[in-house]
Amino acid sequence: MKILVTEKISEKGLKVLQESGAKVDIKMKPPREELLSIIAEYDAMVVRSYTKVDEELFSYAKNLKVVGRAGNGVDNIHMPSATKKGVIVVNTPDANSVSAAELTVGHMLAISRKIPQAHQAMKKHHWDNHGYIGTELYKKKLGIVGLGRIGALVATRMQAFEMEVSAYDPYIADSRFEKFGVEKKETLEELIKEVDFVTVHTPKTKETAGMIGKNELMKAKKGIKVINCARGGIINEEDLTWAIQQGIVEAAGIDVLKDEPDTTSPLFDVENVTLTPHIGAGTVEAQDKVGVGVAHEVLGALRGEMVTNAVNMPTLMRQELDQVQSSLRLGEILGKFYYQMSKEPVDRLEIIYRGETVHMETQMITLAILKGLMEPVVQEKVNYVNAKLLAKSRGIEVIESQQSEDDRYLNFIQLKIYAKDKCFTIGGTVFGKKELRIAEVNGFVFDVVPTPYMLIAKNIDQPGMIGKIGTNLGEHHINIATMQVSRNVQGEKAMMVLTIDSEPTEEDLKMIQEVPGILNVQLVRL
Ligand SMILES: NC(=O)c1ccc[n+]([C@@H]2O[C@H](COP(=O)([O-])OP(=O)(O)OC[C@H]3O[C@@H](n4cnc5c(N)ncnc54)[C@H](O)[C@@H]3O)[C@@H](O)[C@H]2O)c1
Ligand SMILES: O=C(O)[C@H](O)COP(=O)(O)O
Repeated sequence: MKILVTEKISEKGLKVLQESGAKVDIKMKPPREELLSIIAEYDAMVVRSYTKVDEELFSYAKNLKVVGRAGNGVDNIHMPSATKKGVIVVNTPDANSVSAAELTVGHMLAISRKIPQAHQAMKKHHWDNHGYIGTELYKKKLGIVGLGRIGALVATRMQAFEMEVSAYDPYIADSRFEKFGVEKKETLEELIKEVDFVTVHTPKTKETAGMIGKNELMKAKKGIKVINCARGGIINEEDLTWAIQQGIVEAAGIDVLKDEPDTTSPLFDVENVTLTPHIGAGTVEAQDKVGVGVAHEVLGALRGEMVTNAVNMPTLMRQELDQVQSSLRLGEILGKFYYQMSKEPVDRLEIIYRGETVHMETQMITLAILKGLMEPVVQEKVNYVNAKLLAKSRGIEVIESQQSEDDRYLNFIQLKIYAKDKCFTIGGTVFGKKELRIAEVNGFVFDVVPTPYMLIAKNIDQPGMIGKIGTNLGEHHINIATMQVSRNVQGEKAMMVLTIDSEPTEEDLKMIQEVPGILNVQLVRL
């Protein structure tokens, strides 16, 4: 395994990567051309916010399986390309939140008390203890845009200063506002027109880019102070410069700029703006957590484990993962049967979860089923990241339903796969913690332990069929491990499921197919 690290991560994080046995190459911020020319060699890459992992880079990254973002924001990674290529993107969303929140507090204090201006004068050996009149935070109104991880940390910290905190975040439940004792504002305008400080803590998205510009600032309370420690461009830099020059905004504390690295933004030349070069995550604690965290996530993803912070697929908590592991294996196995038994393109897949399974993270089991279904028929590598997209691109409609009980089993997963006017069904269950069973195929009931090679034969229900198949396989030196026969009506069609110890050849299958009374036989590899 080869891992490329293109930005600085902590020694502790590097150590975790190196001790895994992977070959770790560190190339700090390599020139774009060099990066494009070497990326095909790597299975994983670790980046921060500088490296542009865009569509073009993905087109060169033939072996890439994982992109690890040592940090939070993933706006430098082109997620649709990653998902299409089945590349897992992992990050460390919590690891630097406290540091980013503390820097926000730092900027608020700095601009309220003019600390940077006073410091600059002192460095010029100039003493003026009357010139830097600031304002207190005490009893002032603070407006937070985005009450997520960092927004909430900022809220609780500023409540200790006895600020009155309100927030605008249309995507979270009222209970979160109540939990943090924050007043909810229905619109950005409602927030900005009455607060003394506004601080943004949203991701940068199509919706949030430029969300605070001239229009919003014109409605702001005169003398408002503005902080951005989230992402450059959420507040329009030209418009903010204008608002400061107009005296609408009294001061701003800015950690992030739209085009980083940047030394030319108009904000550089405005008196009351305090700037830092994107150092929100720049603490020993954050970097250790981020570095070690991303290293474990990248290695886990490379080993094919379910990771906790995958950005482009649903994630599971550790305890959920243990519980769901066997059902994931079962789901993938059930999915593998269809295209090995039928060539008819699938129109619709119905997944019915019954019994205990409904309490699990079924979204993830559905991905496992789709992975199993698509693997035998697509050229691309299929994984949990791109399985859904691949199914969609083939026009497969996926419908999930849940029933709290099953007549026979404590837990049951059934697939109904519709192709033209036919419907193929298969179902299975997990006994205990990890004993998988195929329990039904096309309405025939079984209790089969899935194994790497299985023969599914349809036959006429008549005497001698089991003997004939057994003799035939024996003559071809294929050992039968288990054999089960199921029928619904005596004398009509029956089904046999055989688990065998070695893979039969096409010729072997043809001979079995020719046994009188055998209607068809199919090999399923799991
Ligand atoms: N300066 C730094 O070094 C640094 C460090 C860490 C994180 N960050 C950045 O801080 C920001 C916040 O990170 P987080 O971990 O708190 O994210 P988060 O996902 O936990 O929270 C973001 C919140 O923004 C809300 N939101 C989304 N769109 C919105 C909109 N249009 N209007 C109002 N609210 C909206 C979401 O509902 C969510 O509650 C991100 O941009 C992240 O990249 C910067
Ligand atoms: O999103 C983040 O984690 C922060 O903005 C930090 O970015 P950085 O890792 O480039 O410092």
